[in-house]
Amino acid sequence: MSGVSDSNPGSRSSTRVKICGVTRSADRDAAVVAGADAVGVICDVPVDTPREVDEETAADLLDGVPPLVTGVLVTMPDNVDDAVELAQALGPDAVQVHGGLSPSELAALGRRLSQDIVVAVDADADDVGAYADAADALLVDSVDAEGGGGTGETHDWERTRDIVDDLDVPVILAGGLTPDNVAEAVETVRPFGVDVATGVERVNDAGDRVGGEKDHEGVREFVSNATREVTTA
Ligand SMILES: O=C(O)c1ccccc1N[C@@H]1O[C@H](COP(=O)(O)O)[C@@H](O)[C@H]1O
Repeated sequence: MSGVSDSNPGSRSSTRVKICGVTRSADRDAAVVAGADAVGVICDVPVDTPREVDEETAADLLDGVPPLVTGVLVTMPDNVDDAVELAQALGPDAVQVHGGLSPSELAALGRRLSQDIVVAVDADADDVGAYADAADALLVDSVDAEGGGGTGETHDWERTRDIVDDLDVPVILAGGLTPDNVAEAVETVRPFGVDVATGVERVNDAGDRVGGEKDHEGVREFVSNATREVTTA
């Protein structure tokens, strides 16, 4: 039987945590203080999302990510040249690609950039292995029809667990994660890392989620619950 240990509440598992879709420096800093390993900034995506920022804001947000935390550019390029140009302009530590680039285009992107490439794939896709070969890490998400993320929807975690078991590449679990479900998700999937956007957004007095604004307590809870040491008794 397994469970979350309370014998050493100060210990944390090795699960990496990325807080994505940060649009404000205060939210970026709150993620860092909470212990996030990576902060994602979304720029140049064709989907309508409150988490997208313009290039100047993206550059400022990424520039303020401190040493030992990974600043990730999240983008949906039309082609390799556009992705190279944006990454070179913004200077992130890593680039997360959603959308239509093929495995060979991703491999070409990786050859032209010094940064690690994280590719977002749908958990149900049948060509996940080809993407894994072309990138440095796989982000298994519940993507929308255009390949974008931020859906707030979970997928079949057992399927992602199979991907973790079958492929020799770091797998980051995303899609509908929240402070309430992330511990179970980590226990089920055993991913290299977890990634959240909508699940840690602020809720206003009317009970509506405010897209693009993080709930700092939610961010703290998410990191804590994602990284609690799990023991097998
Ligand atoms: O968040 C977005 O709006 C977005 C738009 C385009 C590409 C990626 C996007 N977000 C990524 O999707 C995952 C999962 O989001 P959620 O937790 O289900 O809301 C998120 O971590 C981002 O990497």
